[in-house]
Amino acid sequence: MYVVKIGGSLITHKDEYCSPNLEEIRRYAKVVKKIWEDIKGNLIIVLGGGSYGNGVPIRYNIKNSDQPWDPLDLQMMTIKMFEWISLVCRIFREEGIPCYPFQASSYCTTKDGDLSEYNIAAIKECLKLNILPITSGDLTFDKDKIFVIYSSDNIPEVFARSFRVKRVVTLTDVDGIYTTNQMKDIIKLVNKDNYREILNLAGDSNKQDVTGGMKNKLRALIRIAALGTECVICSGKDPMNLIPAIYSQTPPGTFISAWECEGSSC
Ligand SMILES: Nc1ncnc2c1ncn2[C@@H]1O[C@H](COP(=O)(O)OP(=O)(O)OP(=O)(O)O)[C@@H](O)[C@H]1O
Ligand SMILES: C=C(C)CCOP(=O)(O)O
Repeated sequence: MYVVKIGGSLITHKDEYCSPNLEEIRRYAKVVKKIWEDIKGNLIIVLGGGSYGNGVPIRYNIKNSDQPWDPLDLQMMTIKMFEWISLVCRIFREEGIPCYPFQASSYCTTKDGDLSEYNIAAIKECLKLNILPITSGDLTFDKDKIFVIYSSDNIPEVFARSFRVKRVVTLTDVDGIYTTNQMKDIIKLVNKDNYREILNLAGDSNKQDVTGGMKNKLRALIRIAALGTECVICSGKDPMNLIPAIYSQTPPGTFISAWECEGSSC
């Protein structure tokens, strides 16, 4: 099983409001089509929030439940994310990939912002039919905070906890995790020994973003590595990068090797 998250910085115009990059989405669909016979039934795609996931919470004042919010507007995050995943499903369908949209607030809840309960029975049935589940971050109902805006980067953990996932691939608009602000050298390997140090190098997004850019991405993938699933963060500016990012023993970008937690050390 593979989980691929396509960054919102690649497939939307992230600084705008609900603005999809239709050309890029189609390019991704064509690349998935190339590997479809091999990977069908074993792939889940997670869409980054981009100009949907990061634009809507600001427009409707639903970024934090501790700020004034209007119950009439609570639905807007999910409504817009469903519009987003439905649009991508339509384009994938036009390119001949059978797929199905899954909206995250209906299959998971959080507690103080962390994953709490989830039920992916429907997604498992979809995979058995060789249909590609397409999902994303969302507003989640939260046991402590009423609701949170739950990043798409947090969604692969749901699957790593539910299946034996071989690799989680996160495609974004940079080549990997950079060592400095100059954006020149990337970290090739994150492991159990160096991940704390590397977390200090990862910062916020340089675009409109409510969920914490590279830092949240790396935190999410470290939780997954601690479950025994390896992860890759690499550039998806060329959608063809998806193929080595999934299959190669020496994938592009930053590789996060899997480790198992010992007691409370992770
Ligand atoms: N050390 C770092 N190395 C690389 N990128 C970094 C680092 N620190 C912060 N960043 C920022 O993180 C950004 C990538 O995260 P971002 O969340 O914007 O992308 P995305 O995942 O493609 O979008 P979305 O969250 O909408 O899916 C980079 O463009 C860069 O601005
Ligand atoms: C997707 C939603 C709802 C929030 C933003 O998520 P991200 O940009 O994918 O981190």
